[in-house]
Amino acid sequence: MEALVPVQSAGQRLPVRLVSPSLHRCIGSVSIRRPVSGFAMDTRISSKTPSQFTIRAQQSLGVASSSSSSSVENDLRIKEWEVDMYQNELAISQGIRIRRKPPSKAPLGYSGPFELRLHNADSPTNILEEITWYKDQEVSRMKEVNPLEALKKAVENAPPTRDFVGALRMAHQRTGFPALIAEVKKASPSRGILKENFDPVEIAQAYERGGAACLSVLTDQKYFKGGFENLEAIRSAGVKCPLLCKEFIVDPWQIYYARTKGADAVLLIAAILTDLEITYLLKLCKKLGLATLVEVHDEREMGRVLGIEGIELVGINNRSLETFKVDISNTKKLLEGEHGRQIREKDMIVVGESGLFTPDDIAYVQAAGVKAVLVGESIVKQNDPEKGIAGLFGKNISHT
Ligand SMILES: O=P(O)(O)OC[C@@H](O)[C@@H](O)c1c[nH]c2ccccc12
Repeated sequence: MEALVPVQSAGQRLPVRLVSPSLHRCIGSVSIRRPVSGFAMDTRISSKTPSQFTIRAQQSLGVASSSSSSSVENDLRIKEWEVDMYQNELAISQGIRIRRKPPSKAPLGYSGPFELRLHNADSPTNILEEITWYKDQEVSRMKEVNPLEALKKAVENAPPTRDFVGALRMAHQRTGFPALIAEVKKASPSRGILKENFDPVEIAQAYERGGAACLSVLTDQKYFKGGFENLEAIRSAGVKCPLLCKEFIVDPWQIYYARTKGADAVLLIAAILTDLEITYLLKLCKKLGLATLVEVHDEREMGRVLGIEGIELVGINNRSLETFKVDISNTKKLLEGEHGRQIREKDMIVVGESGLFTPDDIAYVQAAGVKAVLVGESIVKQNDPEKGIAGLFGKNISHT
């Protein structure tokens, strides 16, 4: 492992925190042993992990900053970079392993807290990180075509949203089963193409006839072959079910955009957002009339989410978005003990997500405490998704 560390003088011992490629943290200390040339030094790091790390140390105080500090632009770049670094730190302190952007080099003249740069750290560690990095760039491009100010105006004239949470509660009462959020999904990175002749509107209408309470529409193009045009088309085809915009949200701009495209609810993924971001985005959603499904995958994320005020809907994803492993007992595990107690106390609706195929699966997550389920693959793959729903529940749950 290689790292870059700004240092002040040779011989100094520097406490550092290393983030390894597998993103396990370890604490170590660096001692500067031998100046090489310029500002670079060879050094070794002793750490609590068994291996020794080789790092390169860079002196950035004083000398390096003098030529560039006069440039306002560079100062700004430094500030921006620092903000990114602090946000990273905050995310790591909350147990978030997904980095929101590829790590970047410290701007010229940077002097401040240590920067540790890992060799080979510029490729994403897993698929969720890859999607997140791509999203960041995609959103920057989309913002240029649809500036926030224009979206805000469009939102003012947009028709009111539909009651997503209300629809779930009603369906649960009506059927006695967990309410169904049926997912309009053409493909996924883990499963590839699920349906070749994919007509989102036809599928949405079949789901509605089959008794779905709400629909989830994948809008990510690159990894799920979805699109905002699907959301729009389903909305304008007269489908009454409230619609969840299934997107990887990393920027408030996306929430405004989703609202203008006909979403009634959005997904917030705890694995990529800090507590503060979730809190802020929840407020924004409320202001725009959108419901929020906050998705967790492990105990730690569940604990974080339970500490945030105002969450009505929590999704437990049985699929790890980092490894693709699916295990429906994850829903049960996360609803046991203290967390389960708090959820019942707050009267939150828990949505069991992913990997549900049979009436037994539905019964299993219902017994674990969910009042809703989010299902894609098992019903979207059927020639007749309406019948697929009856098959999934072992019973016709349509209104008629
Ligand atoms: O097709 P499945 O296994 O029934 O899963 C549906 C849904 O839970 C899954 O698509 C999903 C859950 N959370 C996500 C976040 C992003 C993209 C997709 C998802």
